[in-house]
Amino acid sequence: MPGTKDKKYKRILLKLSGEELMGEEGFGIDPKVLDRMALEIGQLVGIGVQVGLVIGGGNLFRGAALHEAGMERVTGDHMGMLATMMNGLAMRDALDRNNISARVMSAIPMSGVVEHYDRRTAVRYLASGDVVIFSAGTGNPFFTTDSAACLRGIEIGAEIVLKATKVDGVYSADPMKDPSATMYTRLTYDDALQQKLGVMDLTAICLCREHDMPLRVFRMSKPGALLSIVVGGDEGTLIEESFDD
Ligand SMILES: Nc1ncnc2c1ncn2[C@@H]1O[C@H](COP(=O)(O)OP(=O)(O)O)[C@@H](O)[C@H]1O
Ligand SMILES: O=c1ccn([C@@H]2O[C@H](COP(=O)(O)OP(=O)(O)O)[C@@H](O)[C@H]2O)c(=O)[nH]1
Repeated sequence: MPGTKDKKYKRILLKLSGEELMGEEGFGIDPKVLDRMALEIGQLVGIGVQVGLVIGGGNLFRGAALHEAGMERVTGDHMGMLATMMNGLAMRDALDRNNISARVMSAIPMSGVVEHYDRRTAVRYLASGDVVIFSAGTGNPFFTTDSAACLRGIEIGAEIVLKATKVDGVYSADPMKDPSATMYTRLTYDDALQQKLGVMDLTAICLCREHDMPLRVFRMSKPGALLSIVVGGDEGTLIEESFDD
């Protein structure tokens, strides 16, 4: 395993796709995926990286899908945010089982179950080596967990936001729909915004552009990809302001 000196980042914000937590199940959480991610996160903690986590809720509920099925949108979004809290609790449990100390904080207070989000407390936990899971998204309807990840990443002073997703990186078009799409290794925020590359919502990319927060998109199911990135590897697609080299 790489030594502490080898790591490129001291503090990261990792966004995990809710849908990927389903693994081979059609709905819910596959414990095998949780365990694998817990072990990969443990490797980062082991080399001294501070890890903030945001987990999506798409394996359980999405406000937009509930709305399409007839539910009032804000109620659907509230259910989506509660779904991210459930995923957060499941991930904390998997981290605990693997002896990795973790906390769940929530943008929506749920006393007795999780702590209410407080930035200064979160930063203290991170500095002491705990993984901090930021649940319930931004706490507001009409946002996504991608935006929540970028927001929390900026707030906690992470050096990069890593989006672990279903595809290898950002492509010229949705690779699930267009097999001729080609993958970019690097993009500027403006490229991603102007070409409306749908891998992330535009609000999330705008927020990163505004605050000069680099973003890397990579495949969540690729074993070792996370550690490789943290020690300077070139997995997936890097989105940043400009290319200096
Ligand atoms: N230009 C693009 N490059 C890469 N993926 C894209 C692009 N446009 C759309 N996508 C889709 O974006 C999705 C991103 O996954 P993810 O954020 O995990 O999904 P969600 O947040 O909807 O669960 C992928 O499933 C991919 O098919
Ligand atoms: O700040 C937020 C974050 C999430 N959500 C809701 O929670 C759902 C689950 O999040 P997301 O779709 O981002 O999860 P992922 O696609 O990453 O699994 C969303 O569809 C929204 O309904 C929300 O209302 N506000």
